[in-house]
Amino acid sequence: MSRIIKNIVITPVAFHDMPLLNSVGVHEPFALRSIIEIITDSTYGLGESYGDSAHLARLEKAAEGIKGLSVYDTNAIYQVCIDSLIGDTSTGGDGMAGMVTTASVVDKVFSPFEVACLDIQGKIAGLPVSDLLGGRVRDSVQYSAYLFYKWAGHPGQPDDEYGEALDPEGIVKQAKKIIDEYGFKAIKLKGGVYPPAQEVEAIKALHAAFPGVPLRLDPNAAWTVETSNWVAQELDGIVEYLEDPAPEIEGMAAVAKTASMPLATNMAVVAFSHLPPSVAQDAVQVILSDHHFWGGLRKSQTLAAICAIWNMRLSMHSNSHLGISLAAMTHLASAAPNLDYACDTHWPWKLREEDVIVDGALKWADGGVVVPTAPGLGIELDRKKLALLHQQYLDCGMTKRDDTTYMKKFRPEFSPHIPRW
Ligand SMILES: O=C([O-])C(=O)C[C@H](O)[C@@H](O)C(=O)[O-]
Ligand SMILES: [Mg+2]
Repeated sequence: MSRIIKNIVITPVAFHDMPLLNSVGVHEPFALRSIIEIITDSTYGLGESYGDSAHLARLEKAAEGIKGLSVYDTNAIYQVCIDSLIGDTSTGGDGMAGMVTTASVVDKVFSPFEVACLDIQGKIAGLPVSDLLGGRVRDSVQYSAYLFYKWAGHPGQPDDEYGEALDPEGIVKQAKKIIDEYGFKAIKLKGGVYPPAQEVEAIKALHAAFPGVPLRLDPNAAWTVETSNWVAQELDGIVEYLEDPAPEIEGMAAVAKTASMPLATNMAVVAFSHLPPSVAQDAVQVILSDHHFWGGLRKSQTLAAICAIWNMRLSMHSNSHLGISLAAMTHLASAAPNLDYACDTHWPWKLREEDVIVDGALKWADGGVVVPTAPGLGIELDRKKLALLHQQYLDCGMTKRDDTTYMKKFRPEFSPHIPRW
């Protein structure tokens, strides 16, 4: 099979999303993604990334330089990504509505190309990507029930299948529905939406309803150090970790001094350059890896090794995503021995039928995804579905994720400033 990259096709897509609340606003009716196909003479490989227009333009520019390289030469591909960004003055395109702005742009651009190259490398070798990453240490990767406060439906539209969840009862009901369907064995609540006492009450209600199930609360840095300390005291012995209670490495370090539980982050430490200052201050004890902004699967393994050296634990962050990302996340987590927390996924929040891959390759069982064993990522592109979601992208008119502007349409007084409490 040929190893030379003949062509790269980048297709922006949109899929339906539910009105999930967070510290910067509310999810819009559609989530955007980019689907990356690397094509050789004999096969193709898949990657998935953010769909904001600024990011798409960067991917397109890098793709021009990557054509003609070998799928094994990911060092050269990384250099192309660096070079393609020289003089790039565009802003935004982080895909996370302003929540994570300090990740490495090069790593974000490189990531989907690396995943697609690994997909092809696996197909050439006749091996699953997990084997290229050192072999799977688990046959199934556990994910957590990722709960959100949410409106019943998007304003002006009928209620969605999950309905409203604006108080502890609503959150417990949501947890029951998600767990009934997927069998998740850990629960994360997205906070930073209501005053902390209300969110503490919701966690306590989950603790009562699901005794012994590991819990996490993530307010996306919406609290001051003082407020975080109060929450940490209230949730002592109840949460397995507290995620991004306060902003920045310094805020996390100050909370970590007194909090009894580990602190986790996907906001304060999101690039390799953030690790030394964080380690020096013991600011975070759990890094939420995310191959989309840590530079792909192999660099995420480097992150895993650094965590092991410095006695930090590893979990995994997610954003609204489709099946290519889920496959990549699953291969990575299966081959990272110290990634032993249940990973985050937004999977339950998308419509089952909306995806770009052929059905059946990714199997959910008992709160986890069975690691595919077919060559490469073990998934195939469904071109009909891809065309449908691309048309949806064109029709919806969205060009970037902007939870804040959408929220202000309905709550003009809303302000996303942090820390808020
Ligand atoms: O753990 C996190 O911070 C996230 O999952 C970030 C996401 O953007 C989440 O807040 C969301 O989807 O609203
Ligand atoms: Mg988080």
